[in-house]
Parts: sequence; structure tokens; C-alpha cells
Amino acid sequence: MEFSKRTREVALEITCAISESLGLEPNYIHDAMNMDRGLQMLAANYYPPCPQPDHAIGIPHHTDHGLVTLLIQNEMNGLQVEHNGKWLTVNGPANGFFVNLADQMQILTNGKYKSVMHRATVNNKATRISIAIPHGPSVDTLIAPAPELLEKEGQAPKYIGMNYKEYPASTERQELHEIHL
Ligand SMILES: O=C(O)CCC(=O)C(=O)O
Ligand SMILES: [Fe+2]
Repeated sequence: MEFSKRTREVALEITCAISESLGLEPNYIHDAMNMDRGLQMLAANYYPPCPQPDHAIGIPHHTDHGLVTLLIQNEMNGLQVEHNGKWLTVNGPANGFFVNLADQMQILTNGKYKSVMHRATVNNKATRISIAIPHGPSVDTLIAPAPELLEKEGQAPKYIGMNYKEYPASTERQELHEIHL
């Protein structure tokens, strides 16, 4: 209980910083995404040693749903993020969180912040454990590019608005709902 409360505070602080970085009120994302009723989950991943790590994958490539995922792991690395078409291994910070931005953040910011493509590899030395704590809007929130941001930047929306609870079923293609003009 205390852990979920404290991790939620960290995630909310990150949304405040992102709001400010976009020239919006610090509470903009919190309020627009109804985060007082926001979805918080916890996924514990267990990756036993694998004799042929090059022929296996822990979790295939994906982006997370939601706004901000906090990730912690034991002393074994394994998370990889895609950057310029290459997979980069993340050196997990000792006693720290790795922060992944997720799909609804990309939609809300009209693509200014990207939802990171990532995957988990396995190794043949020791068990790896990771705990992912995704934070999302409340399930009944309409997620669309922030009108205030579009106006400020003079941009057209790049994504179609959608209720958050409809989102998981609609993304089997692993593509965000881009508007193709
Ligand atoms: O184990 C990891 O480092 C990644 C886990 C992950 O991507 C997830 O649970 O969504
Ligand atoms: Fe993930």
C-alpha cells in the first residue's frame, strides 16, 4: 500500500515536470487525465536463466499503455530500448527507477514525447526479476492530443481521440491511431 502510494507520487511528479516542459500548468496532465482516479498497475516479471539466450526473448518488443511506467529490477540487466533502429541495453540504475513513457503520453503530447519501444532479453547467468509499475489515466478519460498544446504550437492533431478503456483492445496492431492526412 505504502509502495503503491509512493510510486504513484513519483509518477505524478514526472507528469508535472512534463506538463511544465510543454509550457502548460504543472497540474495539466494530472487534471486532463483524471489521475486522481488514475489506473496504477504492478507487473512482476521473472526471467530464469536461459541456456540459449540468443534464441529466446523475455518479453517481445512492445510499448506500454498509459502515461508513465516506473521500472525496477534486481542486479541483472535485460531491458532494451529501441533507438534509431538499434536495440540498446539499459543499465538499470541501482536502487532507482527506470522511467518509460507510454502510449497515452505520446497521444496527449501529439507525439512530442514518444512512447518507447522496448523488450526484455534473457541471460544464461542468473535469474532476472523486474517490476513494472504503469500509471495511466482513469479508464473513462478521453485521450486525445491536448487542445491547449495544439493551439500553442499551431499544430493539427496527429492521433484520433479515444476513451482509455477502449484502447487496449484497439491496439493489437501495436500502432497508435495516427491520423493519415
Ligand atoms: O523486464 C523488463 O525490463 C521490461 C518489462 C516490461 O516491459 C513490462 O512489464 O511491460
Ligand atoms: Fe513494457
